[in-house]
Amino acid sequence: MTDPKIIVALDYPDAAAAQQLVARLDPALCRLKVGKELFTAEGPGFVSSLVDQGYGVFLDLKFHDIPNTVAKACAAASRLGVWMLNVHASGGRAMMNAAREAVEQAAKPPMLIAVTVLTSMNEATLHELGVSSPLQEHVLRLASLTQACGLDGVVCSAQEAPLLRTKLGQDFCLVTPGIRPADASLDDQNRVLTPAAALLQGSSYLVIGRPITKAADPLAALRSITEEIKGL
Ligand SMILES: O=c1ccn([C@@H]2O[C@H](COP(=O)(O)O)[C@@H](O)[C@H]2O)c(=O)[nH]1
Repeated sequence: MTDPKIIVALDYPDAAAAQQLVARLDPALCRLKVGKELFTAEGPGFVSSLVDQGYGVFLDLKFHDIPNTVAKACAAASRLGVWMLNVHASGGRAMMNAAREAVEQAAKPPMLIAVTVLTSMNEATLHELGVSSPLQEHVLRLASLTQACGLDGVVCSAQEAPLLRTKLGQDFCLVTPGIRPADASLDDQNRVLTPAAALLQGSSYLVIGRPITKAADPLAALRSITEEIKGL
């Protein structure tokens, strides 16, 4: 069984637009991520249809609420047969424990990870929120708490991967958005690395959206990234 490292972010307004790309992809080549835009437009039915088409699906809804609400949301998400789902680490210990317990009770438990600091943020945006520690220190604090709660890994930038690998070990899953091929636009991302650099720094999986979905030929863009990371 293959373990594709690329997770394509299906940030589309509706199922028809997403399915146009999905129909040309291959579950052996990539996994798929459904986030807030597509899920809000299409709901769980489209997620199930991607699972039925053989794809590993990362349901990226970043749950962040009181423990009971998050646990119930995680239980419902687990019933969709997704490969991975996530919460915000800043929801805290009780919330993450409740999420993990809910997922563990699923017939086929998905991987459960927690968002540390969004890749669109930098030191300045964190300080504006009252976080005075350096960004990497804050990411490590949230990732350590996530690991202590028994989750499988975190969402972070690949720039933090070396630190997290050293402190949290090789088995902790590091899912990294903010991936940009060398010539690509940064868009709203702040902490970025190229696909090859991200894997070399210790990323487990690369989340890639616009560099593929907005490319003139999305399949060619995915193939070129796949080529760049071959053997890494
Ligand atoms: O910290 C985070 C957490 C999630 N994301 C999501 O990943 C993709 C990235 O898309 P690009 O088009 O490659 O920038 C998007 O769906 C985000 O919601 C993230 O970017 N950063």
